[in-house]
Amino acid sequence: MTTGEAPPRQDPDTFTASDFVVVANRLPVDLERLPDGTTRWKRSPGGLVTALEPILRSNRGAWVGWAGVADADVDPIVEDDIVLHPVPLSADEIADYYEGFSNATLWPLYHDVIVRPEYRREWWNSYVEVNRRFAEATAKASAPGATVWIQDYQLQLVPKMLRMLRPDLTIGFFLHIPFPPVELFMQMPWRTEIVEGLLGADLIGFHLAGGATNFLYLARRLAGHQTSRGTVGVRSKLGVVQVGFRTVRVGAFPISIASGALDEQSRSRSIRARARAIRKELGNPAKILLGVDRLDYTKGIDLRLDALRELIAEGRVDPTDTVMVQLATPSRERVESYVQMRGEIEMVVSRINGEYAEVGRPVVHYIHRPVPRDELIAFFVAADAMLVTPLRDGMNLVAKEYVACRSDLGGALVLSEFTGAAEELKQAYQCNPHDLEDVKDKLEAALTQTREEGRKRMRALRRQVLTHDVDRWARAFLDALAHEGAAGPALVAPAETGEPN
Ligand SMILES: Nc1nc2c(ncn2[C@@H]2O[C@H](COP(=O)(O)OP(=O)(O)O)[C@@H](O)[C@H]2O)c(=O)[nH]1
Ligand SMILES: O=P(O)(O)OC[C@H]1O[C@H](O[C@H]2O[C@H](CO)[C@@H](O)[C@H](O)[C@H]2O)[C@H](O)[C@@H](O)[C@@H]1O
Repeated sequence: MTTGEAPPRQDPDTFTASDFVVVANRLPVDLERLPDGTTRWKRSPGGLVTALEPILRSNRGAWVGWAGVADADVDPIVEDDIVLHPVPLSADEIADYYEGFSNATLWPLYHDVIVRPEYRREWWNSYVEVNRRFAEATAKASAPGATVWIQDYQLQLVPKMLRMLRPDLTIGFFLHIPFPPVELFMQMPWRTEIVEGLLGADLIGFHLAGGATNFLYLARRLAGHQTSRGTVGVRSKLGVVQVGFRTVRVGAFPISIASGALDEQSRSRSIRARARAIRKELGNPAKILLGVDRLDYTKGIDLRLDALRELIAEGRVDPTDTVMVQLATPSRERVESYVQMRGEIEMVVSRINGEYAEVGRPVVHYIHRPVPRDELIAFFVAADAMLVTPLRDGMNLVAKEYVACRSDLGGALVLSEFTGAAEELKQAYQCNPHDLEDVKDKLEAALTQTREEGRKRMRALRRQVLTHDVDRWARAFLDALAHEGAAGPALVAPAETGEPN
């Protein structure tokens, strides 16, 4: 999506309602207010935008979402063939709905309680209110009988609210983060409301079959509906929940990237030249390690730095010949747990450099700002080992992007078992991020692999990523959504609830 100056106001009546509407907390671009009072659009952070933007562009649909700043009173605009419908949020709503309930309650609860979730009633009230506003904006943006695809944990009440406003719509919902184990979900004071909110959709998608199975159990236990019982497959064997006369289907659809386009981009002469220049600028080290993440406590940035520090201390990695680059996009900077984690990470970076760097030759290069897309691709091409070590991650598109960029079959991927991507990328150096010795061993193995071993692994990884791209993800989900009245598996009554798989 192109970014630049905010376009002049347009008459909102010039926008007709759309047949295909994506609804997400954020628009694919954020409005940025500059010190001189002018505004411009810049690309929004995160994998959700990376994945959905190309699909919406090719479908000429509409996108309903927040413009990323408080009180932005912006009329709908057209950007790259997508009609953008901004939903305004006040400063209080950003604090309570976005930073509060979405990112200090749901985010830690759904990511294994790595940080303790806070349950505050005023945050919940704001979440309900903002979800209602999104539902109303979507009802307005959707043509009769349109297909609406609601995204992610910030908007779990929208399916039910939208169905009440517009029963004519076909409604899909996709969760981009993990759906938690039942025992953790049961902490949520508003657990039944959330399950019922999601059940307003015709199809509910998760990255992994485990999340879908957990949800089916909760639909029986909390909402008292009949559901199917057998295991849910990947892009197949959907689960079924009977909600009155409606049948809601539940499935696993692992998201991916536009891998073909990225593969092609990464082969370009300019990217290759930039990758060589990066190596030179880093002092031509024997090995370049790379981390690319939003600065989030789920991503395990601290533990990969700890692993590197210990490997150097034990003489297993040579700090005079090894360089690590950590690109960390700022994220949710007013949420307390993020402030704290940033301090901790920056301390480890300083400690490693304090102990092992020479003047003009840092061991860890740490960039706390987003880098341009082309530059990021050049880093992927240059890196000898990519470190993806989250404690929990819904998917992790960075892992797939690295693989797509390695048509030379070079490089090595160190990948946490606790990412969605680990279910598909079996030939990575998979590690348990809770076991520092394991992370160290896998990092060392990635750095010392033979050329043949590396090529064999990368070839297999590329086969997976190139054949399972984001179009396949979207097609699988949207085909299942369109497939009215499919014969589902046999239903089980709520009274027969057992433990989830
Ligand atoms: N252009 C650019 N993209 C970035 C940067 N850092 C991360 N990204 C992209 O943001 C997305 C992150 O997605 P993912 O790994 O799924 O994690 P998420 O942040 O939790 O959604 C990927 O498409 C990355 O390439 C950056 O500095 N610049
Ligand atoms: O909008 P933010 O609060 O700045 O956060 C950015 C996005 O982060 C999350 O991304 C997730 O989606 C990816 C694509 O499915 C997936 O690979 C990753 O594991 C998830 O963490 C979040 O879910 C999005 O809603 C945010 O926009």
